[in-house]
Amino acid sequence: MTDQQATRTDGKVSASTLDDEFLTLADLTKEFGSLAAVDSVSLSVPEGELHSIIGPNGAGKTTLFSLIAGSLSPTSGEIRYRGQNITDRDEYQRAQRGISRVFQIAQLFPNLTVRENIRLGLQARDQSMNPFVTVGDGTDEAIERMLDRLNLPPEITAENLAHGDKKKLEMGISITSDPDLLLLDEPTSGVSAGESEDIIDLIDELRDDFTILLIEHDVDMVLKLSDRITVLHQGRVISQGDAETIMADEEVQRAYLGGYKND
Ligand SMILES: Nc1ncnc2c1ncn2[C@@H]1O[C@H](COP(=O)(O)OP(=O)(O)OP(=O)(O)O)[C@@H](O)[C@H]1O
Repeated sequence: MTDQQATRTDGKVSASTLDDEFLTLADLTKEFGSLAAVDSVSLSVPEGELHSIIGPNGAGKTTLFSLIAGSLSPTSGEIRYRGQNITDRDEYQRAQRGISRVFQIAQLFPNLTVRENIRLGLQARDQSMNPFVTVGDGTDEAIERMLDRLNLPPEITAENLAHGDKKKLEMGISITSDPDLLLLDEPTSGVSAGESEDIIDLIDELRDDFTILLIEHDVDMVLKLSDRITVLHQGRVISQGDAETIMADEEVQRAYLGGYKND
């Protein structure tokens, strides 16, 4: 089934028509008391897509990521990943299946160097695949490859990195586990314009190797990078499509973009 078949003329996706793609959310709902933070969200992401989730504060973006990563359980609905229903799988099992989440706030070992942080990420990966494994000969090579890729100073402690570089390191560590799906939660929040360019370049490079779901408030970045975009408002999908479709959608302009034009 194609995206055209799944997307109705109003831009929304009908859950009943969704076939299994790489990642499929079907009528996913998360209620906190009387508030539906995520409200009947259906979404289908093919392998290799860079798909952004945008919307105003409180729209439900982070809650949606928590449902996909498994740190929250949905009130109703289903999550399918690589053809399997993973709705009841816990966060650890989902990580083992290749879902990796990168948080807004970098979670690093502050007193360890960039190189040591990467080494620990690789060790954690090797040991989760096989608890009896000792760190293999390939590790030094893998560390050097990652340092090259991230273009970060290897001997600086994480706490002394610029904010944007901390985010790059966090992204680097999250891909040491060799995931298939990367969930990037506001990778440019709080970073300077220059650092932001660096992070955009890194994401642009990562998209060749991973399927990426991106939460981001920087609309220019979203329009530049995304294959497709889902717009959430009060927990519901109000539009879905490529950058052009989203920009032309009057409801999106009203609810989120506020007359923003992409010049
Ligand atoms: N654990 C929780 N308990 C109760 N309400 C929650 C909880 N987590 C989120 N909410 C509420 O759910 C709604 C969606 O929040 P969420 O953080 O997912 O939005 P968001 O789109 O990520 O917002 P932002 O852009 O500000 O990060 C908000 O009204 C929020 O207050």
